[in-house]
Amino acid sequence: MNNTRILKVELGARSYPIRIGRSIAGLDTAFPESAGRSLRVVTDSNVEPLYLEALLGALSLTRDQVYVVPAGEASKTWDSAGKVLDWLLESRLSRDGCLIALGGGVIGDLTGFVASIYQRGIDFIQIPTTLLAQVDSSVGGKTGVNHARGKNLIGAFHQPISVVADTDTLATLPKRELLAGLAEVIKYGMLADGLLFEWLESNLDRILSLNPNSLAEIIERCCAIKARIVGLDERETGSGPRALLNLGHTFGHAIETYTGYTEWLHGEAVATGLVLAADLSARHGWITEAVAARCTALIARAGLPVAPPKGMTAEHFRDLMGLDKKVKAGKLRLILLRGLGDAVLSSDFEQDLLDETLAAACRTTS
Ligand SMILES: NC(=O)c1ccc[n+]([C@@H]2O[C@H](COP(=O)([O-])OP(=O)(O)OC[C@H]3O[C@@H](n4cnc5c(N)ncnc54)[C@H](O)[C@@H]3O)[C@@H](O)[C@H]2O)c1
Ligand SMILES: O=C(O)C(=O)C[C@@H](O)[C@H](O)[C@H](O)COP(=O)(O)O
Ligand SMILES: [Zn+2]
Repeated sequence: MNNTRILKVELGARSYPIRIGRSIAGLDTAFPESAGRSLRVVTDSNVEPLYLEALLGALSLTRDQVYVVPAGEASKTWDSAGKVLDWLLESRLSRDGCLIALGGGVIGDLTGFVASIYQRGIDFIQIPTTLLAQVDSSVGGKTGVNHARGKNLIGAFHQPISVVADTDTLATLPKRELLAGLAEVIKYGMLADGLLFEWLESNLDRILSLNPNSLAEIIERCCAIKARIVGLDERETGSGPRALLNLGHTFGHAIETYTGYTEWLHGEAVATGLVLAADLSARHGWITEAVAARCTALIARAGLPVAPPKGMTAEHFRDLMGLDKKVKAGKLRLILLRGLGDAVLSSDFEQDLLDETLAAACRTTS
C-alpha cells in the first residue's frame, strides 16, 4: 500500500495495527499477520465484483475460500451467522485458521461475530471498504448481529488481529453511504474532539468531493480517538470511556429497529440521534442552544436526516430505548454533551426533558 499510516490499538497481547493507505493491489504487503495462515474471506454481493479479485490475487487465494452474503443490513442476522458457520465447517477450517472481513460494517460485525464463536474463537482481519467501517466499525472488536427487538443485541467482544483500510475503495462508495459514514465522524468531533468538529465545519466540501488527503486525515483522526478509548476500556465497563462512543446511538438504534433495519442506514439513524442528544443536553443547560444548533447545522449540511421517521412517536422511542444495552438497574443511561468535544454517560438526566426532546422531534415529522 502507498503512503501507509500505521496506528496501534494497545491491548497487551491482543494489540493490533490499523494500516491506512491507498492501492488495494498492494494488499499482500499490508498485513503480514495473514502470512502462512489458512484464510477464508467473507464479503458481500456489492463488494465482491469490486475488490475480491484484487484481494484473492494479492493473497493467492481461490474462490472456494470465499463466502458472499447479500449486501445490506438485512444480512446482519443470527441466520446469516449460522450460514457462514455451516460453510466454515464444510470447508473444514481448523482453529488456527483466520477469517478476513472484506466490506462495510455489516460484514465486519458479522464476520467478527462468527470468528468469536467458531470453534470457541479464531482470528480475523478487518479490511473495511466503507467510510463508516474505516473510521469506526473495523476498530475495537464490537461484533454481533441484530434482533427484531433491537440492534446489536446478540454479539461478543472479539478484537481483529489487524485492520487494513484502503482509502481508494471509497471512490466506488455510493454518496448516501459516504454521508452515513460522515455521521460517525461528526460523532467523534462532538464527543471527543472539538477541533475535529470545527475542522469539519470548515472542510466539509473537501470530504464530500472525496479529497484523498482530507479523507486520510479524518480516518486517521477518528481511528486515533477510537484506538485510545478502546485501549482504556475495551469492554465498555460502567465507569470507563467507551460508552461515550455511543453518543446518539440510543436514539439511533431505536430508529433502526422501528424501521426494520432496511429503510434507514445506521449512520443516518445515528445522525438524528446526535441531534436529539444535543437537544436534550441543551434543555438541561449543559450546552448552549447555539452549540446544539451548530451540531444540527453541520449534520444537515452533510445531507443527513435531523428528525425521526414519519409515524415514529415518543412512545415508540421510550419502548425501544428500554432494551438499550446501557440500561442499568432498570434505568436508561444516555450519552449527553457538556460541551463540544466533551461527552458524559448520564443517568441523572430529567425524564421530563427527555419527554420534551422526543415530543418536539416527533412533532416535526408526524
Ligand atoms: N462494530 C462497531 O464498532 C460498529 C461501529 C459502527 C457501526 N457498526 C455497524 O456497521 C454497520 C453499518 O456499516 P456500513 O455503513 O459500512 O454498512 P454496510 O456494510 O451495509 O455497507 C454499506 C453498503 O455499501 C456497500 N459497499 C461497501 N463497500 C463498498 C465500496 N467500497 N464501494 C461500493 N459499495 C460498497 C455495501 O455492499 C453496502 O451495500 C451497522 O450494522 C452498524 O451497526 C458497527
Ligand atoms: O465501538 C463502540 O463502542 C461504539 O459504540 C461504536 C458505535 O458507532 C457502533 O455503532 C457500535 O456497534 C454500537 O454498539 P452497541 O454496543 O451500542 O450495540
Ligand atoms: Zn455507530
